[in-house]
Amino acid sequence: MALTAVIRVPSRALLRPWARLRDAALGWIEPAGGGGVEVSAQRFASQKVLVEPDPAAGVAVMKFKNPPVNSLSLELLTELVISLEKLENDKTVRGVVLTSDCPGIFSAGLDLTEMCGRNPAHYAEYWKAVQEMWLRLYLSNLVLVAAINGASPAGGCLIALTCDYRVMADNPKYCIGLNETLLGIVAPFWFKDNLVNTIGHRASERALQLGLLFPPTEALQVGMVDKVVPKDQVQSTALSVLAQWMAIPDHARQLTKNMMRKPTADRLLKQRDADIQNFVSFISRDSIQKSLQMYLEKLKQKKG
Ligand SMILES: CCCC/C=C/CC(=O)SCCNC(=O)CCNC(=O)[C@H](O)C(C)(C)COP(=O)(O)OP(=O)(O)OC[C@H]1O[C@@H](n2cnc3c(N)ncnc32)[C@H](O)[C@@H]1OP(=O)(O)O
Repeated sequence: MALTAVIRVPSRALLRPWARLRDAALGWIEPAGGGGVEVSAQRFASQKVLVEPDPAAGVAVMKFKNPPVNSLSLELLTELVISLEKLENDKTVRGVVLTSDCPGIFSAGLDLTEMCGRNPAHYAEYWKAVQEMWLRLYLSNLVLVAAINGASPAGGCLIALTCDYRVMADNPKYCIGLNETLLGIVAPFWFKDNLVNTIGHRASERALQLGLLFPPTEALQVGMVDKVVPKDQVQSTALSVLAQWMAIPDHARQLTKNMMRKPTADRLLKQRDADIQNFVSFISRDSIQKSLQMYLEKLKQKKG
């Protein structure tokens, strides 16, 4: 699918790793010698995030495609944010279904290889991208519905939690939750805030301390998802829900969403740099690096 749009990119932005990655992901080309330049984005289907727009219905389906487990690499996060921004700027789109192109996995969460054995500058860049993804999704003016068609631990669960509604496949093997403590790490306060806003304080306290991963029926009971349906109906149900939410006038729904969510997002916005510093010093500790490496090893050994 080809879509041409002219986007103004300040050339200094092209020097930043984040911007370089974004431009590579979207196939933007800077003309020779360019200062502030106009470039053409000709591919909407990037490598890690597939976007299927349906302008007649005013919706799009966004599919994560980072096999084998849709781990949230820096590249995927970057493409996700850019794809969302493009959809938000597209006046024909009012709602988006977020789902996975990888069978049986919605997303395995943050990419452990981005948080292991790298240098502090990399950790800082990665965490900034994680923050950016959460802020953009959580505050999006679009109606977002998660079609959870597979396992959704940690960062995968976080993506689902940013949505306005969650539909999950009824396979008991698929689990969802913020399981950070099982890895010996701690969910940041904004992960926690998002969970508390969704399932309440007491349920969050239990789920977070124990690192609970809920199968679909339990996730429904605790309020982590809103509907459980057979696997082959997840996307169609999500699209029906989207249509219901889109029946509400945008301005009223958007102002209400913002009123409900802005105080939570502001807590992070007020201390983004400090949150990055906290992450970098926490993740750089030898003990945390060891825990993560052991966890990765365990995942690999599971196969053998
Ligand atoms: C202050 C710090 C706060 C930081 C916050 C962190 C939040 C996070 O999101 S941390 C990440 C937490 N994620 C998990 O605990 C999920 C781990 N993965 C799994 O449980 C399983 O992989 C799965 C249930 C998602 C899928 O199981 P399946 O049997 O289908 O596949 P596997 O054989 O386990 O995995 C295939 C392949 O993928 C690698 N991998 C799995 N998860 C991750 C990941 N999150 N990051 C990077 N790589 C991952 C796994 O090691 C396998 O690799 P190999 O093929 O090389 O063996």
